[in-house]
Amino acid sequence: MMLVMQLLRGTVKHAGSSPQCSAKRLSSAVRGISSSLQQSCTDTDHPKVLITGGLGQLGVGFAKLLRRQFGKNNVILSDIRKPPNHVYHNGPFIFSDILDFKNLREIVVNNNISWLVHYSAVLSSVGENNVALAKEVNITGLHNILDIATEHGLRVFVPSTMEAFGPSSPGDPTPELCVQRPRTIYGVSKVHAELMGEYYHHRFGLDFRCLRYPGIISADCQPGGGSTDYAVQIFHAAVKTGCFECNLRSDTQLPMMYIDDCLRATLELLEAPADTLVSRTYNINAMNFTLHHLIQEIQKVLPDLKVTYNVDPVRQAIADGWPMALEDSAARRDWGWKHEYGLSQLVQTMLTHITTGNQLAQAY
Ligand SMILES: NC(=O)c1ccc[n+]([C@@H]2O[C@H](COP(=O)([O-])OP(=O)(O)OC[C@H]3O[C@@H](n4cnc5c(N)ncnc54)[C@H](O)[C@@H]3O)[C@@H](O)[C@H]2O)c1
Ligand SMILES: C[C@@H](O)[C@H](N)C(=O)O
Repeated sequence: MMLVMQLLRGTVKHAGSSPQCSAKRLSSAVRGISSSLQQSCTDTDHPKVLITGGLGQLGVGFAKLLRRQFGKNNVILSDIRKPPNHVYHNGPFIFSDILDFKNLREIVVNNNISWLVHYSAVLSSVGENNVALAKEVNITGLHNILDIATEHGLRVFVPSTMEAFGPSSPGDPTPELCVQRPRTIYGVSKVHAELMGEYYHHRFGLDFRCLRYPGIISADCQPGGGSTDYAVQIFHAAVKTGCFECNLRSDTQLPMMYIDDCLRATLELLEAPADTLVSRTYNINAMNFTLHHLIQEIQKVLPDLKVTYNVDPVRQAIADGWPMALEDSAARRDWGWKHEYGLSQLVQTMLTHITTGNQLAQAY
């Protein structure tokens, strides 16, 4: 049986890549021989993944990583925005508004989705300026995702954030389990997501997996309106203008991670056997630095960088309530999490990518 399926897969691949030939005849013959066999073959070989909110800072890079592993057509990016050409031409893209339950269900059914990576969100700064939108996207949208994932037996990944903690949480480091009383709608919606996902896991058996990401730093995509965006913007400013105005104090220390580590952690958690997961929500940590340290490290390469401060008391008060480091020993123990990028590698990598152009666009 296995051999037959391997032969069939080989035929389909060949047919798909040769222009005229009997691509249609071959595919329909394959379908005719056994559509259910073909179905189970796809399922056992590779997951079929849908990424929501896929045009944000994380989604495009994650699609690229997954497509390398599972094949281009097994990973569908979706969003409510029009994709740039390099994304549109490099794998399946589909419009999907996570607030449209029926459409989401149709996409999952029609594409035989088995993993759902839920990246749609309204981030913290945008959320504080539009609480109604943040409630709608981050809470109602999440309910749609959990219901559809449960209905169709999907494995679902929902990212949480260090911003799910607040001023009354222990901050250095912040453990997995402690008081969580965030003061932003974004943080509140993420605590809600963690609890709802875990509840669905225990109550309905949903395969819910969640990581609390630190602030994520990447060169190829602008961040989407979060409170940690400064840690990305400073690199672009350093290269392009040589000056940066910061709205947080220089001694503000937050946990941060380079995007490659973040996306690899996400895939590793998604692939981890269920019985190794003692928890369904894990902290992950890589490096923890103050702005002062970040500036010093950038100035080793670009000594002329000038930084001025125009501290925003509202943002500073929020940032003061976040963890200075996340305690992530459970992830390291249960599924072997290990970060690769520290501050100096991060700075070198970011400056190289920004100086030499868009890494992701070039790689495509
Ligand atoms: N980037 C970080 O530093 C970071 C850190 C912690 C957690 N996270 C989480 O990771 C996830 C992805 O983050 P990101 O940085 O890529 O965010 P982003 O803001 O860059 O992207 C979010 C995407 O969601 C889309 N979206 C908004 N409303 C939608 C809707 N109704 N239907 C479908 N899509 C919609 C947007 O168009 C956007 O492309 C989010 O859940 C975020 O909370 C990110
Ligand atoms: C940290 C994370 O959740 C996001 N970058 C934000 O600031 O909103």
